Amino acid sequence: MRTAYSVETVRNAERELMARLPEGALMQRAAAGLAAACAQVLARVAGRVYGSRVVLLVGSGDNGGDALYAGARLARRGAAVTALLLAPERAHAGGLAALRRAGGRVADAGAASGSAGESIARADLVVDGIVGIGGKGGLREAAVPLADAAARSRAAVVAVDLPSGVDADTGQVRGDVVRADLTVTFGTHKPGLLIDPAREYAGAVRLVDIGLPLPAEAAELEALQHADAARLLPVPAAESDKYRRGVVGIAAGSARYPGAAVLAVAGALRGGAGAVRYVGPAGDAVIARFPETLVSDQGPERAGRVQAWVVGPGAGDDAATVAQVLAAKVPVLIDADGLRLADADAVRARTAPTLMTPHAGEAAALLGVAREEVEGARLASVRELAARYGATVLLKGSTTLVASAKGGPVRVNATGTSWLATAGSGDVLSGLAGSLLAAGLSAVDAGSVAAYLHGLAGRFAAQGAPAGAHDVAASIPRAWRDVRGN
Ligand SMILES: NC(=O)C1=CN([C@@H]2O[C@H](COP(=O)(O)OP(=O)(O)OC[C@H]3O[C@@H](n4cnc5c(N)ncnc54)[C@H](O)[C@@H]3O)[C@@H](O)[C@H]2O)[C@@H](O)CC1
Ligand SMILES: Nc1ncnc2c1ncn2[C@@H]1O[C@H](COP(=O)(O)OP(=O)(O)O)[C@@H](O)[C@H]1O
Ligand SMILES: [K+]
Repeated sequence: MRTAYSVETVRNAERELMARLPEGALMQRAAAGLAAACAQVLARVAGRVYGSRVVLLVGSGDNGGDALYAGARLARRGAAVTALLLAPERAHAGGLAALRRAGGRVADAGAASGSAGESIARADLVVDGIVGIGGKGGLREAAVPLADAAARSRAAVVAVDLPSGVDADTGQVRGDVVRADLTVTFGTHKPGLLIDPAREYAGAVRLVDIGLPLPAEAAELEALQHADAARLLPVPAAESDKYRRGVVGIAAGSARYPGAAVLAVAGALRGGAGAVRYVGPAGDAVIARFPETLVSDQGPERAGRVQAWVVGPGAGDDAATVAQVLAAKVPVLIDADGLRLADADAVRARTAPTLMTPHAGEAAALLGVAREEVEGARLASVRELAARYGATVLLKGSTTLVASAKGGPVRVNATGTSWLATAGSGDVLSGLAGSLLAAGLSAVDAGSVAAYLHGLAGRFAAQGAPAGAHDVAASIPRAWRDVRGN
């Protein structure tokens, strides 16, 4: 499991560790990891470290200190290193002395604004040590021209700990921020490195272990890896039969949107349940495409046994079906139109698990805010929805998050691709997650494993070219095999 911790938790762990280590040891660990990563980048962009040109953007805190010590290491290996100081009187004294001893140059970024831009333009590598976890708000005015020059330059940009200016705890971006090709982060990922919009500015992320003592239960975010997903996938045993594997009921589609039913069933058939039952007006379309579906023209109450329901994709205005499903004593996934039609009190009153799967627009409507507000603050939004509805909430989009009403780490999915932004791919996800619920996974596990498989399937289906939602569904078995290593 990959984890991310809040700034407060990182600071506490840092204090605890520093008390046991000699002065400055932690920063040296960070700087050594940073310098090694920079050397690899230089080998790629300039052929070697010796003779390459490196510019350090140095703010007033320890983030700048990391950059200065790493710059000193690169200077000792023969790089021409220039530090541009944003606050010369407050720059890290030890780091500055180390850089000077190693033969690096130091300039006041403000006083040398013209030549600062020139050195950045000529650099092979720009190291962003303006601000790290101590940052508040976007970049301050004096730093903006440096970030702009770095963006225009052909130099590679390596961010120290975080791209300067992004919010470490939330992934929010307010104002100008640095755009990095690589972020070298210390001790743990920070939430902002895994959540859009900030994530986009981090480029590739490399974690340098500095030995921070971080308790697993205090994680802010968790991201499943292949091994985690593999452990959670429901695999039939010798004595399994279709009922023991779970039956998932799909109450979806309408005369106007029969395709949503077909796509939800397509996802459900690949989710590990032993059987898929469909109720609704699109039975003929479903059977024509997937003859293995058990189709019923009775409502959800009379459809026969199911272990979990999916309600809502393409449901139009059929509030009665949504209400019937919510009254069922089995896990329920509510998606799309179902989110609008579901009575909030009925959702809160449920005793079996509930998984809601809104995209940002649907989440905004449920919260009564603008869509942009949700997109700018995904973590707070998904937690707020989970708390309000007493349900597990999976917020879809460029970063998919899954939050439980009980609190605890929020799951973030790292497998997605923007090729998934195609009509109907959310229907496939809901069927897939519902099937995992029916197979016995908890709502958080079902949602996060479904997002994981769906993201991988999207990659396999697209491979750099547009793919339709049915292609995503058809690629789910490949995603399973990839996760299970066969
Ligand atoms: N906490 C840890 O465990 C470790 C921290 N290290 C480094 O230390 C950093 C944190 O250092 P600090 O606490 O000194 O904080 P920072 O260096 O992140 O920033 C603090 C300074 O930046 C200024 N500042 C705040 N917001 C700004 C903005 N928007 N634009 C420009 N300047 C702004 C503040 O006035 C303050 O002086 C980490 O990000 C990391 O790079 C590492 O050396 C190793 C371990
Ligand atoms: N930019 C993106 N990057 C990664 N995944 C995305 C992006 N945009 C959308 N997705 C994913 O694609 C799916 C789209 O679902 P949804 O918005 O409900 O579409 P629809 O209603 O057409 O099915 C979700 O799984 C979502 O997480
Ligand atoms: K930084």
